[in-house]
Amino acid sequence: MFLACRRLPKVELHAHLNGSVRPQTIRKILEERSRAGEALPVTEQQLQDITACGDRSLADCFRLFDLIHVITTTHSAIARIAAEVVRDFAEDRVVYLELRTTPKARPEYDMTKQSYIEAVLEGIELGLRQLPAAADATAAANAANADEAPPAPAPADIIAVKLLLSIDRREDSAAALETVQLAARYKARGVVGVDLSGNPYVGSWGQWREALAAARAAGLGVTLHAGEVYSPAETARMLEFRPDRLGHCCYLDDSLAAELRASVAIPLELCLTSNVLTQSVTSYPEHHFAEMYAAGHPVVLCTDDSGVFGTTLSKEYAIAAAAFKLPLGALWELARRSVEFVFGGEEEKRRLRGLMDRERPLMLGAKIERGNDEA
Ligand SMILES: CNc1ncnc2c1ncn2[C@@H]1O[C@H](COP(=O)(O)O)[C@@H](O)[C@H]1O
Ligand SMILES: [Zn+2]
Repeated sequence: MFLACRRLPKVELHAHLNGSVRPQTIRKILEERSRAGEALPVTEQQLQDITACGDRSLADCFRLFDLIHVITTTHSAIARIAAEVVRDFAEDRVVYLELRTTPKARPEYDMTKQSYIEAVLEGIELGLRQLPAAADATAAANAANADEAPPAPAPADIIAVKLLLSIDRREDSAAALETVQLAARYKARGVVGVDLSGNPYVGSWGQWREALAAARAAGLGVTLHAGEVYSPAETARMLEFRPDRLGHCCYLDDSLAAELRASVAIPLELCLTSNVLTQSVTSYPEHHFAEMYAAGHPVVLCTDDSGVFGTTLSKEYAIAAAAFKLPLGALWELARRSVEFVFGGEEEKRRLRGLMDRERPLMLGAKIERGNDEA
């Protein structure tokens, strides 16, 4: 099933740049800084924690992100990790990636939020240039149709990468508004939305509401990390805001869950490994994916932080297949339905629908004709 999940063309809508960094890249950046005579900003123990990719509480995750942030400090480091993340998702046959990141001002590295965004965009463009062209990928794709061959990566002219700018919950209303204004200014360069993320124990909704409303008014998609911990009052206010998408929603009490289901069906970005490893959810079979999926609520499988949690989108699909007993046809439908929730616009949706539909017979045809879509 894992190989079938890798072959499936997939849509990734919830991936944090600094959470998706390869552990080996963290080590390499540190080695390079050390060779350049810099004092290392983290201890060997901290480095091992960052690169361990295992179970960790949410609080530990946010400590880790702070450590990653003192390593990926320069424009060149940011561009490099963005390029690698694009290549990694393409390698996993993600055909549409919405990457999100928090613009950071670091005067000591001559970095402003704007120059940070420029570095990320440069990295994305570099990553795309490093992918094989469709023609070169065709031979590999033909080989990939043989049963045991590894799937071909999504070539440069098939994968689309868009950017969401995140507001960190530590930011005040002015900082949040600055990020939104930048997002609006960078729409022509592929910024399609704004996200609210960060430590759910920090800050309060009123701080960012105005900035998020400005994002919506500027025609940007808005997605919120909601209910990652139990905070029903805040979650209720987030639902009232009617964002375009919601991340996590692990802790919904009955009335909130009913409200969500009765809502205009706000799509949920669900991150199975992230939620289980951070103990926001006790086990895969108990993940709220099951309930939402059974109720027909729109759900999208996502990785969250593939570097920190050691996952890929293919793994998330394979985990869902095993935990919720989904046959390959259902996985294809899940990926196909995700297209409807991208922030990249109608033209992009049409392109993705066509691409997914063309690949369907390759993925499922023979098996469905035999009346059996179990992989
Ligand atoms: C595990 N669940 C999560 N919950 C909430 N926020 C999260 C997160 N995982 C990541 N982030 C947010 O993304 C930042 C790292 O990427 P960027 O520096 O923006 O690229 C983290 O600092 C946090 O604000
Ligand atoms: Zn997240």
